[in-house]
Amino acid sequence: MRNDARPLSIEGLTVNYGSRRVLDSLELQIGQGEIFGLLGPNGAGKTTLIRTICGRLKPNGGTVEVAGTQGANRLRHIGLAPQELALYSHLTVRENLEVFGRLSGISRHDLADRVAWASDASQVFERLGERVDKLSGGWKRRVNIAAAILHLPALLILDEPTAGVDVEARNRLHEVVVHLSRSGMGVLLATHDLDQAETLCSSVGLLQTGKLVLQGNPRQLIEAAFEEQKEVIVELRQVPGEAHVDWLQQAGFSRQDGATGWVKLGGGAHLHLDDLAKSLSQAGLELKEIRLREPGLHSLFLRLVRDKEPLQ
Ligand SMILES: Nc1ncnc2c1ncn2[C@@H]1O[C@H](COP(=O)(O)OP(=O)(O)OP(=O)(O)O)[C@@H](O)[C@H]1O
Repeated sequence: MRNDARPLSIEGLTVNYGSRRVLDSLELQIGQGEIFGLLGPNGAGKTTLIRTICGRLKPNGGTVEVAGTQGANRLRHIGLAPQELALYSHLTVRENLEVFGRLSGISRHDLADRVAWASDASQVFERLGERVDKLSGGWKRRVNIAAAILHLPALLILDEPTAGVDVEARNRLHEVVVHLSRSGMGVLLATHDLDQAETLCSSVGLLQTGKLVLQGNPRQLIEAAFEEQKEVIVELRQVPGEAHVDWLQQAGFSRQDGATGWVKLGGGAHLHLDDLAKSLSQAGLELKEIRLREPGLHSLFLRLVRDKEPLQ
């Protein structure tokens, strides 16, 4: 591996399933220390892309280069933490890491040091002696990452690393990912969690019709799309009936999380929340809260995939 080589460089990648094209001349570069958020609705091709990078699918065209190497050689520079936990549940954390370390070719001489380093970097050091099946989901996910980085990969691939974990565990995972990226590792993070992508990723790309559209720094993409505009967030006291849903949609609102949360892109400084609150009340809608919020990735991608399956 060249020291200055990019962790990931993909050019013209095309993958078909039979006659169906899932990835279409896709381009993607991930630099050292970069955390790239791979986004896309269900079925967009995220797993297909990860499987192709990891050599499990042969592309129909294009090249995948990891840390300056192609073909089977590239695989030793990749660390994969799959969505389905790949751990031996009846073994301790240390035993798991030792098994994975040996499988990835680390010598007996180096193994103890690597296990210490990976468990420290993944914040699982204090649980090295515990059986994996005794750990909560968040801890297991971090052990999964520790197992993926033992061989010091240039590229770490995380597939939905925070699926099903609580806020505290999610925050610790974020700390781990940032820490690893600061050591120079490139990170490819496949996620449905757009808030996570916005806070954690230095760049993101939305996989749509086989290509990565809207690639760039999340903050810059949002600013370019919305400029000064804000979002109006409305929280209702009750779940609205059909007539009220029609009213809200006519007024430009779309559903947010849950049945009582609604959101709409508002004008800039001219927007008067009091007037809007009055109209909602006149329409018979009881307000719990109305406020302005900066638009986020959610708003941006909603525009693009509005008619398709939602991202969250
Ligand atoms: N082995 C396969 N043979 C044929 N079609 C497949 C195969 N695997 C996936 N597909 C199809 O290819 C498309 C992309 O699937 P993929 O699993 O890569 O999407 P994804 O973005 O990972 O979705 P999700 O977010 O649900 O995991 C889907 O339409 C899927 O049905």
